[in-house]
Amino acid sequence: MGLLSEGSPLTWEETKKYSQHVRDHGIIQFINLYKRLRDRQGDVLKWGDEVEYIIVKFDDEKKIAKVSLRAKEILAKLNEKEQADPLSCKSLWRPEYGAYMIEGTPGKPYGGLLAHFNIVEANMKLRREEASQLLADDECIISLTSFPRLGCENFTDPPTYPTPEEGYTRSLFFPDDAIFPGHPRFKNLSRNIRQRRGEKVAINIPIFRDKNTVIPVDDSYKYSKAALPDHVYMDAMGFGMGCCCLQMTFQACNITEARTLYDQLTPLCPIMLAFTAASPVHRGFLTDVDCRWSIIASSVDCRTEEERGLKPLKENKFVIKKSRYDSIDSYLSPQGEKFNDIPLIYDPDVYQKLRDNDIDHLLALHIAHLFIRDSVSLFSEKINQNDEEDTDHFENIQSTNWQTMRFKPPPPNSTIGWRVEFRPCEVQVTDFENAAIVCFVVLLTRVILSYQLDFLIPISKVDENMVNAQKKNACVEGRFWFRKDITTQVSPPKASEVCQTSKNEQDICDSYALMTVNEIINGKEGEFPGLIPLINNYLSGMDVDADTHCTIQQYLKFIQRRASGEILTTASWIRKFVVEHPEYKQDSKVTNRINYDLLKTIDAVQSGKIQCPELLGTSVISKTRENIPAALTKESCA
Ligand SMILES: Nc1ncnc2c1ncn2[C@@H]1O[C@H](COP(=O)(O)OP(=O)(O)OP(=O)(O)O)[C@@H](O)[C@H]1O
Ligand SMILES: N[C@@H](CCC(=O)O)C(=O)O
Ligand SMILES: N[C@@H](CS)C(=O)O
Repeated sequence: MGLLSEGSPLTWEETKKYSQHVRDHGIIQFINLYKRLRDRQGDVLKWGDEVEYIIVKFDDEKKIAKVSLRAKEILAKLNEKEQADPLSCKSLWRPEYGAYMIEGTPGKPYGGLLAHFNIVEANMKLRREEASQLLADDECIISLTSFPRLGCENFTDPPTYPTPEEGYTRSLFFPDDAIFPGHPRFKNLSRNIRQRRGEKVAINIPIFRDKNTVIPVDDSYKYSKAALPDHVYMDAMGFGMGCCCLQMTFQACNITEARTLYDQLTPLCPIMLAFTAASPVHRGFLTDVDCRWSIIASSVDCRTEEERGLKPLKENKFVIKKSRYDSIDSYLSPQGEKFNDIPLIYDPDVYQKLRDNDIDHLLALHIAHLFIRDSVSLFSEKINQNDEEDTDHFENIQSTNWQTMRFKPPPPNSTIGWRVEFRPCEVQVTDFENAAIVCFVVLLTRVILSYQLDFLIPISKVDENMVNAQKKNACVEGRFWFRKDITTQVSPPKASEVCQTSKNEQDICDSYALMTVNEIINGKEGEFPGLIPLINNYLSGMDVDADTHCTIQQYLKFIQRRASGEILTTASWIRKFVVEHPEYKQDSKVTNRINYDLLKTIDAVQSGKIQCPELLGTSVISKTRENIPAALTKESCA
């Protein structure tokens, strides 16, 4: 969930008039906060997860599942505890794009104790229970990346209708009434992105071609010239931002450590995207991709034709390679600099202003790159701000650059330090899986920092990996560029080496190879140590109580099994469910009945009513402890 400023949203025409104003003041605000906070030291590891959910309503007679548009009503109740006693509540709830979505986080961030891994899953369960208590008997919440029949006829409860000729989205399929109504941000973003682009967003995802699949897939191409006949066509922000994910935020001890974490986690983004792949079905069709990523990227692609390189630049300043939702384009730490091998588009005036204020080259490039974008959401009350104290204009641009990683400065007047957010993961069906993934990534950050691991590869290779990560069954079949020797830090090039381009290029080329997710996570005898063996090695030197050890080992075993292909990714499991369903006609169509049975099964799996060893492996023991016993509160994790 991004910046939720209060007030009256401006029209696109008005917002556009202020775009330079927002950038100018956003940069001044960043410079001021940087000056205040660059030397901030001594913050400790804190971290938290964010899980997004869909509210589903079942019609058990007709065997139909729909999204229930009750998020606003349910959130109002979920927020009561926080409003009454913000410091002691165990969960926090926020809106998300869909009128059927809610986002939950732990009440307070976790800290550096290994014993905290024992309460992550319990907190996720508690959140699910809290929300579930507010639902009707025929509703449930599911943590599923994409609702399979989003945008199909009659997919909402109560019924709502698309309005192709008017309104915010003008979609053929996705009604404005399915956008969260409780805050103007979401509708406003939808309209402004469409108006800035000059046309509706266009999302085309290749269909999974089965024996009886008919091409054209449907008659979308008759209504829209953007629709490709052999693709599933979608034309609204809701198809992307209406998807759910699992995100994690980490606080670093200072800005340098935050920059290191930002860089080192970057090559892991495509690996974790492939690993968590969970969304093969869109708009009622089985597609040829396993992930949401390219769908969201297109769903908020506000670039004009000029910016997309389709017309010569006249009105706009830059041709821009990616949507504002996509993978990052540059590393931030000195070690990362020589791996920044794609030409970065950045605003030279912004860059110069940052450099004039003593901000180093890499950070200035990063910010000047984010600031090639216009504001797509502005509130009249927020136009004029106190640049010494406010950071809303900076956050305005920052929070609408939805990238794989986010580098987050401390908020004004808070005790919070420099943070990085890890954003690629698709959300999993069960709390067990989500907790396992969260604990795995948190442990990786500890291992990276303790062992000074180096995962850096050229950013162009990370981009290539992002494309491959989304392909069908990439977790098992995909091969990804990964650094071969991760235990030897490459020092930044010496001045004398800078001109020896070919030597540097050769060194860089020799430093990475193609690997499977299994090899990256579990290791390859004699060639690559593997992330889990490194984590285990790290843990062996720690004082871990038996209970925590058991929890962590269960999570790591699960990660190992999924990486090895022994158990399925969520995406593969959903595919299998669909193609094995008696009503499936090998025509790539996910009917109402298939959708209903799939979501009923997902609900039963997440609640433990049915076992699903294909997805979870065997002997999953739920962690239900909500508090850490006093005996275990000894600081034991770096
Ligand atoms: N000091 C902290 N250090 C690390 N993580 C924190 C800290 N405080 C909160 N978090 C975690 O950060 C996550 C999101 O918090 P925050 O409110 O900053 O999100 P946001 O600004 O909405 O994020 P996004 O960047 O996704 O829009 C939660 O998981 C929360 O537990
Ligand atoms: N739901 C979006 C992220 C929304 C956000 O930026 O908070 C996703 O699946 O990536
Ligand atoms: N939830 C995202 C997408 S609308 C945001 O608010 O930035």
